[in-house]
Amino acid sequence: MGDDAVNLAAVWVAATEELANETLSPQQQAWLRLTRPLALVEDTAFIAAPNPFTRDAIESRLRPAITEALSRRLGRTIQLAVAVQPSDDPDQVAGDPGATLPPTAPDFRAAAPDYRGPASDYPPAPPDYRPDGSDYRPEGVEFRPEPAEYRPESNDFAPDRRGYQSDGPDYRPDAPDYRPDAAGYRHDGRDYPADTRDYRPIPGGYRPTPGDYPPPAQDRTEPDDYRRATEPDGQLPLGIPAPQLPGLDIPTASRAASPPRRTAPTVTGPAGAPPQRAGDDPGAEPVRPPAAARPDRGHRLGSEGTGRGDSASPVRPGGQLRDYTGRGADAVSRLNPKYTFETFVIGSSNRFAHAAAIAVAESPAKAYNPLFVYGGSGLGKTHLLHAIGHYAASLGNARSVRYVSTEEFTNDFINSLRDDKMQAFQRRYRDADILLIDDIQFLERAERTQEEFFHTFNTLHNANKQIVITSDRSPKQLSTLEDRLRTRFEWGLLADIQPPDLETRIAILQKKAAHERLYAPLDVLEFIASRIQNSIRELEGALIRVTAFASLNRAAVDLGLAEEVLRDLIPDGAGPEINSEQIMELTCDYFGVSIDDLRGHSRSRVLVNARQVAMYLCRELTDLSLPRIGQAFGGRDHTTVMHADRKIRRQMAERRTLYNQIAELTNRIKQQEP
Ligand SMILES: Nc1ncnc2c1ncn2[C@@H]1O[C@H](COP(=O)(O)OP(=O)(O)OP(=O)(O)O)[C@@H](O)[C@H]1O
Repeated sequence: MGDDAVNLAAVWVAATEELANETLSPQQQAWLRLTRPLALVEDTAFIAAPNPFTRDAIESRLRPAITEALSRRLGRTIQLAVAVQPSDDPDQVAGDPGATLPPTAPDFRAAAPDYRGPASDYPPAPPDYRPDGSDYRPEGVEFRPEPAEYRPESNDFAPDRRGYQSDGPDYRPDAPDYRPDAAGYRHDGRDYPADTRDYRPIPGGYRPTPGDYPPPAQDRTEPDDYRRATEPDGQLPLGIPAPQLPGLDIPTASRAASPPRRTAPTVTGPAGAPPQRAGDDPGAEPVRPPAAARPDRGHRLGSEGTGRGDSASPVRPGGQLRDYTGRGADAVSRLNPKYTFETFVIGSSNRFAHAAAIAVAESPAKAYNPLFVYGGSGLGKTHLLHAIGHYAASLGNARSVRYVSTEEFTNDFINSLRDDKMQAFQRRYRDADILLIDDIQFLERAERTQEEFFHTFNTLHNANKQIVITSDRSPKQLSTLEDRLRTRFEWGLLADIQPPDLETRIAILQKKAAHERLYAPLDVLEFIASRIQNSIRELEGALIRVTAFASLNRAAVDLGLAEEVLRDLIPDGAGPEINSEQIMELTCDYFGVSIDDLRGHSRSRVLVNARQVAMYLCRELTDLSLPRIGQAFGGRDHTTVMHADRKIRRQMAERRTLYNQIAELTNRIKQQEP
């Protein structure tokens, strides 16, 4: 042990004691107790966690507190890398659960289908769980257990359908196309070369260890280009050389590090789509859900509703609905086809929530029920919700998946009461195998709807149906919600999403650019990502503005241009909060129209343009949901707002005047005095 390691051991004890006394919850303390310090290399402290679950918990919840405490004690900024190293102490994973599991952790053991005896006191693996290959694959020996075989001695029980993820070839016991030989994999009719052995044709995407680039398929994803570009020859992303630490798998450890982490986030790629998803076949016929699966006609929001984030684009004949034929997906009708696990970029800020979401889609009502995902606006909660629906449906795990925003639920309830159609209402929500309900914070203001939701929740839960809820706050902070609801929300698993770190923001921009076919070089993406930190929606908006400006001026997208476009943008979070009234007032002022006109129904060109611009700005600059923006504009339907938002985004790259109007208005709005 070098000086630094000795140093770390002493500092670690002091720092963790201090944390335990001051700030940590019992659950967090328990997680901390499961870790041990390994070494200090330059400014990075390496610690070991006994399993990926603990690693993820440390990374997503405890990192800032730990790095702060260590930095304070060592007098310089310390980063943290968490490696998974199963402990030699059997009790750590298989012994007294009280001593090893976080005391307040949700009781996985009772609920998990994979619970088998004492050693599985170990929580069922989130889907990312990859026991260290050395545990159970002795060199050169191919270990091929029966599907889901449980081997108590190795602690690497992997309950998910994918079987084991080792550092070697991906063992997938139930995959017929597994070929553990040098010829690589055959999957979905395609051959993947041996050197892509880490390729996992599942939503977890690629493993960012060096050399695990995706197969040379046509759908290789951009974020891997990023990794390639920034990770030459042992360089970790952003050009920082990897430290060498004897006995520690640096790629693994560094992969676990997070901000200001030097690793590229794990990035899902289109090639990592769930197997056999017919929707990926361009020739596949889009499926129109049977009428019974569609909401009744006449419900204002229920008919083709959505919450936020374009979250449930209506199904249109010939639309992009994925084909889940024969996979029990007749009711995925309201899911946005763009919001899947493949298009979701994973970083430490959302890894925990992502893992929980996959677990829920793979084992509805068995892993965590309810799953409660919370976090700030524009951080991907709606995206995850839809992704659960798609993935569960593609696996055939749910006959019916119902996505609904809380506002739609409320409106649907009110309309059903008024029209005396409560039975149909109850059937709609209580017959779902998976109910995905977005933005539950809006239930706070609606007492009767709370009551109705309470019964819906109970019915579903009692019938072993999965419920997934999102909110901008944790259940505890939903202070005006009835206690009985809040406590129910805490029955399952709480997973928060934090603002993404820089690397994740860059990867998201890359994915978005690739998806929308927008060209922007890496330095431009890095620049945009460094300017906008708190909302992915705003991040995407900035990319669209930069590329639109370049297209209008027939100029190349480069750093100078990006700086010019974003010059006047105040970094997000720095300015005063913006609301819809301010946007509407300033827009009226700019176009010389009145607020009544803006809210009214005139279809004159000037008014339609002003209205759509104002709606777009509300969408981009505030946290308001589509229905709420619709309300601000004289009670318009959320689909009108969605249409305006899309239209302005599209036309900005084609109409210079429009681009200028938006740029000018944004400046005025952002620079307004509070
Ligand atoms: N990790 C991610 N990877 C790729 N895209 C993401 C990610 N997180 C968010 N996005 C994108 O950012 C946008 C906003 O996300 P989303 O609507 O899911 O946020 P939200 O948390 O539900 O926000 P709100 O609370 O305002 O409804 C969407 O276009 C979504 O696809």
